[in-house]
Amino acid sequence: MILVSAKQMRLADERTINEIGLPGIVLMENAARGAAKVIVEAVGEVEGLAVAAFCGRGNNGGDGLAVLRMLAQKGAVCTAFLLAKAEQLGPDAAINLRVAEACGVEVIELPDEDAFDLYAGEMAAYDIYVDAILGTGLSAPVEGLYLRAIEALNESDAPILAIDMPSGLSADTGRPLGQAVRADWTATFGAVKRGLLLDFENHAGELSLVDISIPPHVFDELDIDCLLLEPQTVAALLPPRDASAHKGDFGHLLVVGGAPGYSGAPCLAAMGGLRAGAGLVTVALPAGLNIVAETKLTACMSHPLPQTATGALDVAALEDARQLMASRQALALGPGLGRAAESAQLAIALMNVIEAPLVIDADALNALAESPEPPVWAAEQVVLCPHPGEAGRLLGCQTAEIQADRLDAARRIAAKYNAVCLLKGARSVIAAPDGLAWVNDTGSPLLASGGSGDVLTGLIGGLLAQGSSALEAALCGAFIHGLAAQLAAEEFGLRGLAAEELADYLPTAFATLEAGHDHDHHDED
Ligand SMILES: NC(=O)C1=CN([C@@H]2O[C@H](COP(=O)(O)OP(=O)(O)OC[C@H]3O[C@@H](n4cnc5c(N)ncnc54)[C@H](O)[C@@H]3O)[C@@H](O)[C@H]2O)[C@H](O)CC1
Ligand SMILES: [K+]
Repeated sequence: MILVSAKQMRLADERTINEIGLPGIVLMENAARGAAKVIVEAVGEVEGLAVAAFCGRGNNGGDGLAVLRMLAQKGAVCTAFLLAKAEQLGPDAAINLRVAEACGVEVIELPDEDAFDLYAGEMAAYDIYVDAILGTGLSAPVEGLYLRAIEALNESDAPILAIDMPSGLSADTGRPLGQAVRADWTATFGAVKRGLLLDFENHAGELSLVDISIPPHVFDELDIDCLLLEPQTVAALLPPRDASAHKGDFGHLLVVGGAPGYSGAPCLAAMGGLRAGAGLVTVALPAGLNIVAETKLTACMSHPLPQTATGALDVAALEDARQLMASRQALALGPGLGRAAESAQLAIALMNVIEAPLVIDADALNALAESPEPPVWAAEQVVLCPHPGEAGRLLGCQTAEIQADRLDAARRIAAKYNAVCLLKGARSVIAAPDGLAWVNDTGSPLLASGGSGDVLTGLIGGLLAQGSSALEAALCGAFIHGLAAQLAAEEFGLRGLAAEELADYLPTAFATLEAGHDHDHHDED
């Protein structure tokens, strides 16, 4: 499914109206009908319910007026708080103002904060609110009257339907500009705005896409560069599992990492690789920790590497690691690597000599960020898996800047390092060096625990070992990792899952996805 920017949506609206000739008022009527349906389906009977809309002065407000009129026709008692003077409204909204009033909607003009304050006391008395203040026209942090209305909505206990966008939420970044409405439902029109998926704080609530009769070819003509990662896409990218295969067919992953106190991370990555279906996995870590890996792991092999006096990986391990890679198909570099200078040197040296696909994570990413010259990699060879803090170091900016526009951050990292970037966090973003990006909406708060990132790194490494490209491995890894957490949450609830248990859910996640896809496949027959 495509995810559009505000600009792309406006372009689609304009082309539909001006080139195809479908009047804006028709689009607005379709939008309102779809939005009203969301409320009726959510609450059932609206007869007698008190419904209030906060309406801005643009077309978003026009939508809200039309929604109220439709609910009034179903017996709801509707009040529109118009945050403007009637004469300020554009033509389509003005039509819906007149029609709403003619159909029994009470319209109260609140053009400024003083007028708003006069009604503030009465605004808590409604059963349902419609947020029609701002949509894709949002262009600056909300303040003044609009901010007061957004605050009033967020202070109310009644459910809120957001029209097109939760007001105050950027359609492009999914971040609030000042403050944003926290809605129970959002009815978005024509196409899903990317901000609705990038919004890792989920202001939108339950999201519905409403068809407003924009012809599909209008969207085809947009330069779409952002997609929602969907099951059928991932299922089609999974490495094949031929029944007659033997372990050598599924590749051999090498994990290089570990440092005193961080022996778990490379072992978790190894389990992730194994659970991803790699035929063989070897963990190479400081010699002093080898016995730990031997003890923790059964099906994975381990290999002791030269270490420094403090027990961290030494740059002298380069030759061993290169020899190990001669008979392995992918490298997972960085889990538990630690911050020793020698280990960072080793990581950079490996990045410069390895020709096999590799996934880079954790302190190997920090080493990369500090390296003066980014290594030169083949296209489609490398996956970087930064969390927002590591992403900030890779771009030389604060974490807050990363989180302010996660799509842009992932794209900038992918372009700077000529690698696929999987920016972790709720609603992870996968960006390719050419700028094409996906938003992944599988996952669970369970993932916010130490080690789940190591499992993801191993999962991606395991897919690379089976022949997936960097982009395929990042897309499948992100989706399956989140799906595994969702499956675990069905048993665990939302806290307390240990990362090693997450790895155990990976095969079920693969099976669930493949079963779902096979089902779809039969549907297609
Ligand atoms: N024909 C169409 O384009 C359709 C649009 N639909 C709905 O219309 C909105 C987009 O409407 P638009 O008038 O362009 O903008 P908004 O209503 O979102 O915003 C109104 C107005 O507010 C000003 N503004 C921007 N930021 C701020 C701010 N921080 N504080 C105060 N005022 C602000 C700005 O000038 C805007 O123009 C779209 O979301 C849909 O809901 C129809 O649904 C379909 C057809
Ligand atoms: K809105």
